[in-house]
Amino acid sequence: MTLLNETHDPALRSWLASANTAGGDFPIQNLPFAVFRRAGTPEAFRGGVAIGDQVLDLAAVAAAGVFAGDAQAAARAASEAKLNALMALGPAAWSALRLALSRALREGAAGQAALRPCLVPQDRVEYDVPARIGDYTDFYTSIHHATNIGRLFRPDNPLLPNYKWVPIGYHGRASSIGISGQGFHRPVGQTLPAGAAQPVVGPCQRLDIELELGIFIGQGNAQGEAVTITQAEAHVFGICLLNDWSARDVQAWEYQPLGPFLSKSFATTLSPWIVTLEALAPYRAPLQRPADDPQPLPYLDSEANRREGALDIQLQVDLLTPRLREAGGEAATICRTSYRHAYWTVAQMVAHHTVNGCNLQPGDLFGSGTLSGPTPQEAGALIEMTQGGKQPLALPGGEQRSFLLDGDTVTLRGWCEKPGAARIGFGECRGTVLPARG
Ligand SMILES: O=C(O)/C=C/C(=O)CC(=O)CC(=O)O
Ligand SMILES: [Ca+2]
Ligand SMILES: [Mg+2]
Repeated sequence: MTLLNETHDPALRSWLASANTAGGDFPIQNLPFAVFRRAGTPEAFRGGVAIGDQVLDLAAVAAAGVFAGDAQAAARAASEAKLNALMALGPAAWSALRLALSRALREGAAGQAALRPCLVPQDRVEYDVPARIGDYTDFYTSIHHATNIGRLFRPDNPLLPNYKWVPIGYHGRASSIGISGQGFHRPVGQTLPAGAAQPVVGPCQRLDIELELGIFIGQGNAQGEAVTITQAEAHVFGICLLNDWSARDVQAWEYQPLGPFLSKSFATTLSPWIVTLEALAPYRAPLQRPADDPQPLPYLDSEANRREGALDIQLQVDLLTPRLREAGGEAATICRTSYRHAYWTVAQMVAHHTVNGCNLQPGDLFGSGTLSGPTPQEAGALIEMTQGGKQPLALPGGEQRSFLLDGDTVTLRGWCEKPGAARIGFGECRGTVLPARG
C-alpha cells in the first residue's frame, strides 16, 4: 500500500494558476496520465499529464531533457502513442516521474521555464484510448448491484452462493473500447419478446449504462506465477471511469449458462485520464465486509486489504436527453455513490485473476463491475433505478426514461474530496447513443 509523501501535501500549489482553483479536478497532487494530441491535427498521440486546465506534453518534456534517471526514463516511455511502455516500468519509475513532476510544477520551482513551453490547453486537445488493451475483464464487485440485478434476472435466487467467496468476472471485449466523447450505434441483437415463442432480431429496446471504474494493469506477471494479495497493487498502474453499455434484452436471453456475450461487446467507454494509485493514497478506506459474512480465503485476504483496501472515490451519473439539450443543456443527475461500497477490492481482483497462473500484461484492463451503493439513489444502472423498466425515472420538464433513447448522452464523473487532503478528480467519461444502423 502506498504511503503518503511530499507529493500529497494539500498545501502544495503550482506556478500554473489554474491548478490552484478550488474544486478543480487536476491540482498538483493529482497528476493523472492520458494520451492526447492537438485536436484536428495529424500529430502523433503521446502521453501527457493533466495540470489545471492544461496537458503537460511528456514527449516534449522527455525531449527537453528536464528530468534525469528513472523520471526521465518514465517520461521517455510515456512519449509513445500508447502508455504500455510506461505501465510496464513499474511503481518505482511511476513514482519517480510523479515526484519530479510535482517538484517541477510547484510554485517557485526552477523547472518552470523549461516546462511552460510543454503545456497544451485541454480545450484544444483530443484523447485516445490510453493503452493497447490486450485483454479486458469485467468484474462484479458490488454486492448491491449483484443483489439488485439478480433479483430482476433470477427472482428466486438473486445472490448466487459463490458471491461471497469468488470475485466473479467474465472476459470482456477489448476491440470495442472507446474514449470519452464517442457516439456509438444502438446495437442490434437477438431477443425473446415477453410472451413470444421464438426470438427476434432487431435494435435493442432496453439499452442501459453501467457505472464502473476501469483499472489498468501496469507490470504483468509470468504465466504460471500467481500475484499475491500483498504484491497485487504493485501491478496496478491506475484507475479511470468506465461505462459498460449493456443491452439488457439481449443479455436476458443470451446470458445462461456462459454469461454476457454480445449484450456488452458493442461499446465500452473510458475517461481519458488514468489516476494513479499513488495519487489516491489519501482516500484509502477500510473494506466493509459484514461481520457475519465468511472471511475470504487466505489468497484473498491480508491485514492491509482489510484496513485500507477500499477507495473512497465519489461517483456521479448525468443524463442529457435531446429535449434537455434543446432546453438549454442542463443534464439530470441520476446517481450519486462511492466506490468504497464495493465488496471486493482492486488487490483482491488481481490476486484472484492470477491465482490459476493466468498472466496479466501491461495495459490489460479490469472493469470494477457496476458500482451500485446500498440505497436506491446509488444504483449504477438504469435497470436497477427503474425496477427493470417498470418505474421510469422522472426527468426535469416532465420527461421520463426507463432505458436509453437515441440521442441520449450519459456522462460519468468521479472525484475524491475530504478535509485535510487535496481534491483528486477523474474528469469525465461521456458517450452518446446514435440510432441503430438501418
Ligand atoms: O447478474 C447478472 O446476471 C448480470 C450482471 C451484469 O450485467 C453485470 C456485469 O456486467 C458485471 C457488472 O457490471 O457488475
Ligand atoms: Ca459490467
Ligand atoms: Mg461493454
